[in-house]
Amino acid sequence: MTIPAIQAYSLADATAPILNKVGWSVDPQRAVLLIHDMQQYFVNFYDQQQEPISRVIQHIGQIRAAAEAAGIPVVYTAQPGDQPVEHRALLSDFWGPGLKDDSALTQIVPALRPAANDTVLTKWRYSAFQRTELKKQMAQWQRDQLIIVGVYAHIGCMQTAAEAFMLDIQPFIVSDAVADFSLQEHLMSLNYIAGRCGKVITTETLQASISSQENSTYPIPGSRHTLLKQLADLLEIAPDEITADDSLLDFGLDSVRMMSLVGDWQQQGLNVSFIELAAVPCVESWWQLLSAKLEEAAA
Ligand SMILES: O=C(O)C1=CC=C[C@H](O)[C@H]1O
Ligand SMILES: CC(=O)C(=O)O
Repeated sequence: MTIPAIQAYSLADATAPILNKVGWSVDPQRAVLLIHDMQQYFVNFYDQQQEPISRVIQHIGQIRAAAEAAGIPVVYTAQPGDQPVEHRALLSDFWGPGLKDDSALTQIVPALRPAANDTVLTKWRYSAFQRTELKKQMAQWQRDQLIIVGVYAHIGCMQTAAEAFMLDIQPFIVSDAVADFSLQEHLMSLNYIAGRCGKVITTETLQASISSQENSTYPIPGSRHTLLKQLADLLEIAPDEITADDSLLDFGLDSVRMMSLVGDWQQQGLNVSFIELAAVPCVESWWQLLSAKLEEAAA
């Protein structure tokens, strides 16, 4: 069996109201966006001028932009081509040899090409957690929510959601930003996730929940990783050039840049002063100070 040629189906039908069991909300400071297997090989089984995939790609693009503006890390998964038989194992029995090692097939579709700061994980099994660094990376980022978009809803997206749930990570699947083999399988995956392991949201509700901070250039950082990315952006250098304990003044931080950053955080309600931060201008000290303020605010 290989992947069937997929008949077009209406995305509106696939986003019929789903009864969620949980009232979880996406928190930009806890979430990671997973763009799942949006490789040309898997997308080629659709008529790309028609729904669902045409609108799903548009929605994923909107979600990715909103996530980046809200400081939410973006992670892609992509399967390698020409997988050795011993690595592919039982997948071959269901899906044949898989995709060839041809960049025209292994690439992420051009409309969703990963940015330099995004993370691209090589994927070996249905779940994005299997044999990848996703769990470890989320722990390092101190994030425990996973927003899932991409293909295919009832296979890798649903399996990833179920495994996230079992890893104590809150999965959110975006009903109009995933696509499947059929409307029936699309709906089956959404109902399973809503009833057993996660929350079903839409592109619109997701954008509303993260856009509150989107108007600020620099959202309040919810992790050391986000703080580092904001400072790198502000100083126009790569994040890995900034060491944890060296003075940020050595990397070009000046009072004007500092005021713009602190001002954005203060406008969003973070109780931190320029003086406090200027006293110890290094990433590690700033993160210790900010995380204490965030905990104080959450108490
Ligand atoms: O070829 C494959 O490996 C696959 C085909 C279709 C869906 C599966 O998730 C994927 O593993
Ligand atoms: C597309 C794919 O590999 C999956 O659904 O896991």
